[in-house]
Amino acid sequence: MAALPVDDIRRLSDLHPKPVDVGYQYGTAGFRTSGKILDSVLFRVGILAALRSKRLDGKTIGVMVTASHNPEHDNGVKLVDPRGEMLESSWESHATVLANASSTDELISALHDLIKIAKIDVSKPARVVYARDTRPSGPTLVAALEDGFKAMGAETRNAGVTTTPLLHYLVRTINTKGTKDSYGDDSEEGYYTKLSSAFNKLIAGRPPRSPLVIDCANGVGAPAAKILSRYLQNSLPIELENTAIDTSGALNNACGADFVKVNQKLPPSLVNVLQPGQRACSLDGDADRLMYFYLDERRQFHMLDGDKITTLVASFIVDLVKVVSLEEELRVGVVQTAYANGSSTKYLSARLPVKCVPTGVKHLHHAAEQYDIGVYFEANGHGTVLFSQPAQDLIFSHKPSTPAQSTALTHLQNIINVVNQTVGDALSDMLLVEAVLAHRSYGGAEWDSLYADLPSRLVKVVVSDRNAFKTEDAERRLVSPPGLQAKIDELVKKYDGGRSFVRPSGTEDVVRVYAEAALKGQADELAFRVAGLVYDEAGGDPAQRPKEFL
Ligand SMILES: CC(=O)N[C@H]1[C@@H](OP(=O)(O)O)O[C@H](CO)[C@@H](O)[C@@H]1O
Ligand SMILES: [Mg+2]
Repeated sequence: MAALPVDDIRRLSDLHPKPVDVGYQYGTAGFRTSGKILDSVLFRVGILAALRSKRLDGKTIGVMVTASHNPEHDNGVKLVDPRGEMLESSWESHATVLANASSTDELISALHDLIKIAKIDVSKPARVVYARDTRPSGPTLVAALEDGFKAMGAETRNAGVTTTPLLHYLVRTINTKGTKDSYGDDSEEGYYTKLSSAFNKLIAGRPPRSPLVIDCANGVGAPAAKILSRYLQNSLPIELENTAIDTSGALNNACGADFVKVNQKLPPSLVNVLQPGQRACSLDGDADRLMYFYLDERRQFHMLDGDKITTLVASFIVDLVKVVSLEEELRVGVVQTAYANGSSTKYLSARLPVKCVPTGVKHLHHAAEQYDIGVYFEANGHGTVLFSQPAQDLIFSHKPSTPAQSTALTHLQNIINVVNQTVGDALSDMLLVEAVLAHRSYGGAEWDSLYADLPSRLVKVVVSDRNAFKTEDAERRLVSPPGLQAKIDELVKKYDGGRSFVRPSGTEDVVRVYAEAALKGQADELAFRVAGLVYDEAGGDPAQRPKEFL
C-alpha cells in the first residue's frame, strides 16, 4: 500500500500554520468563521477532500468556499460528497480533528490515524472540483486549499467563482457522466441549459410573465442570475438588484434572503424599486436560499418564505399526481423543521404526510429521501424537491390514458429537470415557483392567501457555553439545562396560539429562541421572555443583559 506523501505535506503545511488558541468545528455548514483565521483550515480541507476521494475509489469530491449569508468578513468551507450531497457525517469529526491539529507533526500523525480508521488506500486516485463565492478573502483561501490538493497530488478542477448549488450540480454530473444515472452535462452551460429548457417547457403556452425583481444580495447570485437570464430570454423577464459584487462591505448587507427572513421587511435598496403587486425574491450570498415577497396596494410588505414555497410546490405536485392517478405509487411528503410556521404545518398536515426533523439541510434531505417525492424547505428558504429513482422511472415510462394525463406527466418530467435535486438552489427553486405561479395564475397575494402565517420572532442569546443546551423531539424541547423546559412551557401557556423553543445554533456561537403567537406583539413578548429565561439560566452577566429581554 502506498504511503502518505509526508514530505510534500510537511513542506506545504509549514506554510499554513494553525493559529494558536483557535478551535475549529465542522458544523452544519462546514467550517465557518472569520476569513482571517481560516488559512490552515483550508489547507487541511484540501488534504481531507483528496483522502475522501481516495476512500471512494477516486470519485470526485466537491469543495465550496463560502460563508453563505454571513457577513462579508466571514468565510467558510464545506465538502460535497459524490452524489452532490453533504459530506457523510462520520467524516465531519475527521475534519474537525485535522483542523485542530496544533502543528505539522500533529497533523501528519492525525492523517495516519485517519487512514487507518477510515481504511483509506492512499494509492487510489484523488479527484476534486472546487469553487468559491465572491468574498474578498476567497482567492487567498482557495490558494491554501490548492496547496492541500498539491500536497496530496490530487487531480483538480477549478470551477471558479460560482454558486454553491452549481458546485453540487457539477459534483453529481461529473460522477454520473456516461452512466445511466447521468444527471446532465458537467459544465456551467449544462446546468443553465437543463434548468432553463425545463422551465421553458413548463410554461409553454402560458401568458407572458410580468417582470420579477431579484435581490442578489450583492453576491455570486448576481452573475449567476445574469447568465440564467440570457438562457431564459423572454420566458421570464427579470430585474436584477443588489448586484455590486465588487463593492466592499456590500455582500448580504441590508439585503439578501437572510436579511428579509430575520427582519421580515423589504431590503431598503428596493423601496424605490418594487411596485405594489410586483413579485420579488431575495437570494443569499451563495444563492442556495430563496425568499419571495411583495408589497400590497398599501405598500405593506408580505413575506413568502420557505414554508410558503413548500405549500405552493407540494400542492401543485400532488394535483399533478392525482391527474395521472398515481397516488399510490407516488407518495408526496413534506419535511420541515421546528422553525416552520405553525400555520404552514397545520395547512400541510391536513393534506399530506409532514415530518419534523432537526435543523440543517442534511436532516431534511435524508428525511425527504424516504418519500417517493419529498418536498423540503427550511423556513429560511433553503430547500428542494427529491424524486426517488423508482418515482422518476415511473414518471418517465408511465403510459397516459388521456390528454390531461399526458400533459400532467410531461409537467412532472419537466419539474424533475427544473429542480436541482442535489441541494437547495435559489435559482432553480425560483424557476419552479415561477412555473407554478404561472400555472395557477397566482400573483404574490393569491399565493400568500393559501394560509395566514402566525406572527413569529427569532432572537439570539449570547451565552458562555451553548453546548450546555441539549434538545430532543427534533429540537422542539430542551432536556438540558434541567428544569428550563418546564419554565418555557409555563410561559407559552399564557399566550394564545403560543409556541416557543430553544436550541443551540450549529453555525454561530449563540442559542436561538423562536416564538410564535396569534398576535405580533405577543410573539415578540414571548420570544423576549424566553430569551430572558435562557440568559439568566446560562448565568449571563446581569449588567450586560440585553434591555429588550423580559
Ligand atoms: C434558524 C436558522 O435559520 N438556522 C439556520 C442556521 O443554522 P443554526 O444551527 O440555527 O445556526 O444555518 C444553517 C446553515 O445555513 C441552516 O440550515 C439553518 O436553518
Ligand atoms: Mg447559503
